[in-house]
Amino acid sequence: MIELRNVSKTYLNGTKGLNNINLTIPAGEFVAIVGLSGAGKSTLLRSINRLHDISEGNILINGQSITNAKGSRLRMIRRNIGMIFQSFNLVKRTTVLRNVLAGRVGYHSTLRTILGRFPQKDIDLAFESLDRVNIAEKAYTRADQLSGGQQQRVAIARVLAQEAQIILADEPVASLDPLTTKQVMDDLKKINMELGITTIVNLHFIDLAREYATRIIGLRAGEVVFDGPVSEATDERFAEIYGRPIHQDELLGEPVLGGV
Ligand SMILES: Nc1ncnc2c1ncn2[C@@H]1O[C@H](COP(=O)(O)OP(=O)(O)OP(=O)(O)O)[C@@H](O)[C@H]1O
Repeated sequence: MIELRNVSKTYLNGTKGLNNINLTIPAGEFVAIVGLSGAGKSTLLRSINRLHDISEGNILINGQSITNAKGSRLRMIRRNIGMIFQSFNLVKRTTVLRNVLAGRVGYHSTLRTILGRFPQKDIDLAFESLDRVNIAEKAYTRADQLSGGQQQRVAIARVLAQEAQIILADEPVASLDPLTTKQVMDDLKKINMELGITTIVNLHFIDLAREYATRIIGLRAGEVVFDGPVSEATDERFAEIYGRPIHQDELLGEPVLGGV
């Protein structure tokens, strides 16, 4: 369960990234966050994982405040949260297996991870995770020799090896072609369904959000302007919220929601 209570984030230069957000996301939900560039989608995900501090409010992960946590408590809470980025964020000049084992780093002493000595059960878990996204045959290939879609699947395997209960995916398919987009979204959906991992995905495209999510949250200028099931996220509703009709070609090629 993720709870945001009166969360605001103002950047140092005075830009308001989030403005008084209140959200409760129960365990196991698959949520899509939509909104134009600058609406606050990345700020929201970065706040949940405390990649930056928020300016006001409180964020609870399974009832524990990540906002106020420090040291080992913060690390424990964070271990539950896996991040997936548009740019995959793999260590390019090393193998797929090593990249997936990076998901185990939070479970061991710094020395052990610097030396790169992981116990066999971690290696087994890494292979199991790679298997789940059908890429185990690439375990000993260097990450930079993989296609974008394959790299993103490795990033998903890394989160699985981390045994994260929550996945935050920041535009995971923004740099992928339509076929690869479908494969990566299918993988995210599969692990959400099979393992019950709470999944929050930032997406530019409302049609993808409708296809995969069970709940859609629309942001504009750092505020929640839509929050509901896919069945309510109709073209008519979005046109009403954003003050203009949504055309089919926008659904295919451009961000859908109104400007910030
Ligand atoms: N590090 C930063 N310093 C100052 N302002 C920032 C910073 N990061 C984001 N912003 C601003 O905060 C607002 C929200 O940005 P954010 O990146 O969260 O939006 P987004 O919906 O994720 O957009 P995108 O789709 O482009 O990633 C924007 O006005 C942006 O310019």
